[in-house]
Amino acid sequence: MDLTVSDLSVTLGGRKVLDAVAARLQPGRVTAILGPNGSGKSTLVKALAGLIDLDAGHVRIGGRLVQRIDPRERARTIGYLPQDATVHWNLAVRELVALGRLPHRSPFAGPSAADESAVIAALAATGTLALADRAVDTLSGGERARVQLARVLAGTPDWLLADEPLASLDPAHQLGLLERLRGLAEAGMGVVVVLHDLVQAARAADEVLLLRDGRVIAFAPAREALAHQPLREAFGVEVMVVPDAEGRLLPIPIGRS
Ligand SMILES: Nc1ncnc2c1ncn2[C@@H]1O[C@H](COP(=O)(O)OP(=O)(O)OP(=O)(O)O)[C@@H](O)[C@H]1O
Repeated sequence: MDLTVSDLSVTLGGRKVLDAVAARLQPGRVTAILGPNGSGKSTLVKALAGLIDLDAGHVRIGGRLVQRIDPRERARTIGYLPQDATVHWNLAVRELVALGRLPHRSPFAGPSAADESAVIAALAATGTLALADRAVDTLSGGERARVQLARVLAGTPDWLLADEPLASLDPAHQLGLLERLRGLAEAGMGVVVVLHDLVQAARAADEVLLLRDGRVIAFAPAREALAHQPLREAFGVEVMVVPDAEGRLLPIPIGRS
């Protein structure tokens, strides 16, 4: 089921934050959204998740308008990991992750064996099994971020929309998470991830959508979108492009344009 955006415009606080955005995102791929601060990345992800009102345009998943899909079904289809997801209750990690199964459970029914195993799989996939019995408010920022991702993955969504999931992770966990996102995409999930780091995007993404001032500067395979001209246009930076051992081209910012 493709996730398609057509002619999407969003106004917030009287200002046009997204302007005629169009893209066709495919399952089984990692799509990275990049752009300067305030360029509309989080707003686009919220629009993809059907969480905000649109001025114009459409977001469709498998041809159906996202905002018209029943919320429980939508929650099974789209896993949304917000930026800085805070937890307002002092739950055990296992309980928090189990909340990700709610869209699959019938009202008043306890967790099924499938629910239990999805929770364990999500904890394992995010390297948080050892934290399962800890209280969420005793975790470090990076641990909490991985547990929040586990909550979303426990819901086994068709699409994962993750807004800056690397922000509070150390380099080893960043690389681990990027590998995991690639693994999820290879298993068929559609993965959309907001990133800031150009090198990480070049390593992890199949396609890159570059935003500036709410407009799409480029939506193309990573190698094309993360090239000199689009990056100059989006960020106003010059990059040095360095090939890695696997032949990917890594853009390293070296100065302002
Ligand atoms: N509820 C709101 N009311 C008014 N303006 C808003 C609201 N939410 C976002 N904005 C503005 O919309 C613009 C885009 O915000 P958005 O959070 O989508 O940017 P972003 O690209 O994710 O930024 P960052 O890289 O800093 O996280 C910003 O200028 C922001 O100030």
